[in-house]
Amino acid sequence: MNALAATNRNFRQAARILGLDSKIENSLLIPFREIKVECTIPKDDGTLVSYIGFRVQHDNARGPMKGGIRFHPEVDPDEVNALAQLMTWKTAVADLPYGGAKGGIGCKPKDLTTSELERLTRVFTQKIHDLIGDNTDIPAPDMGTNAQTMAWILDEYSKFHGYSPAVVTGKPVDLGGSLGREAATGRGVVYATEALLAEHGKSIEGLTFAIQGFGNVGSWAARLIHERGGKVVAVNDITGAIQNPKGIDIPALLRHKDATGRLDGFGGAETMAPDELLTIRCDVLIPCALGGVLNRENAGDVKAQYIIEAANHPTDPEADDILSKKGVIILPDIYANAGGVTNIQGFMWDEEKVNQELSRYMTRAFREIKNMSRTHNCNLRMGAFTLGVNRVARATFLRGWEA
Ligand SMILES: NC(=O)C1=CN([C@@H]2O[C@H](COP(=O)(O)OP(=O)(O)OC[C@H]3O[C@@H](n4cnc5c(N)ncnc54)[C@H](OP(=O)(O)O)[C@@H]3O)[C@@H](O)[C@H]2O)C=CC1
Ligand SMILES: O=C(O)CCC(=O)C(=O)O
Repeated sequence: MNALAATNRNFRQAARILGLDSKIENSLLIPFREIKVECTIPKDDGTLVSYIGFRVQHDNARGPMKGGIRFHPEVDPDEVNALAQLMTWKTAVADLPYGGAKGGIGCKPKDLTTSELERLTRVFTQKIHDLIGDNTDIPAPDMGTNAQTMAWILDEYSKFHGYSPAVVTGKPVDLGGSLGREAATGRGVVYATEALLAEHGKSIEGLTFAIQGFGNVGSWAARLIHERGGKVVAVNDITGAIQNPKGIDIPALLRHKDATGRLDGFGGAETMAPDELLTIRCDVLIPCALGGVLNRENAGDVKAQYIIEAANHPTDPEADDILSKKGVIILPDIYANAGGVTNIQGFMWDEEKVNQELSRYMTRAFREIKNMSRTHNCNLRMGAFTLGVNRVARATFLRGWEA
């Protein structure tokens, strides 16, 4: 099932549980605005190349729309729509005064030089600058983008609107970025994992973890799990997969990846087939890469007892059903990976304070999701969806919904 169909299905199920009127249900589903732009840039050799950029602004009932910008070859309108909608429920689950949006460019960032990436980011910003802003829609990093990308957006946007650092989050600290943003999504994943495990009388220490994706989110999650005494037994990225049942030395692996740009060739682990990672024997599986990776083909073979959705929509609804029948507990994306968007601050807090606040938000949201799932007798995904959808629906009514 494609990402949008899957996200719509989850939303509609939550709307039914909440007893929402079909008119408001449809209104909440339809995006506020969809933007599709052509971005043509000269490559370093002078040849012209065109890309398609998207920004979907899903809902602003609770505040300015907010969400990352993804650079990846698989970016397409349905996926961006799904990711924008997930942002609406995510900011509501975390109880942040924001709505939801997402953007992306269908490109392979590793095939572009830094100057080509800069030109592409600037052209994209030129095409959408009138439609983003700190009171309307605030981009942030996602797959394939980072603090540097945000700095280029900030700079290009400021040429049109005057210096505007608040147009993006996830920018470098030297440009007013929040301390701890780079680690925040991975850190939030770890706080969420701790909240879930505590509920089951467990802790990270001594448990085994498999992590798919070793970029921003995956590498930070791995580092923090390792620091807490968890055993990361397998990791992969696009360059390959490695395993060590005794636990991988994550700081050494980070040094290896920094030096070589690859996971393979690391002395402290064996290589394995990348697909095996999702079904390897472990206590906790953490997908930190693409969507739809858990599907009806592999869900039956998953051996983990817990799945923490650090990636957005990694679990197809068919896999959801199979995993739930097997008793696997899934911490849903709209809660588990909310640490990035929650890392927002109006003051120049130090990193300890930023992390304390993140922990407080993640713990509170977990409690509220549990309460919703108890009230409605549903799993954690539906607990999170009903929590988020209910908050957005209430804001919509208060602002003047007329059926
Ligand atoms: N960044 C953020 O703050 C947030 C991110 N997320 C979600 O987390 C996920 C990861 O994002 P992020 O870490 O920022 O992205 P990055 O681009 O930093 O890293 C993505 C990682 O996934 C790997 N990868 C890509 N394709 C595959 C594949 N087919 N199999 C295995 N690994 C693969 C990449 O490999 P390689 O390094 O070799 O390219 C890389 O290690 C996404 O779903 C994103 O939407 C959610 C909330 C916030
Ligand atoms: O920080 C943000 O605004 C959003 C990050 C993001 O794209 C996500 O949570 O999926």
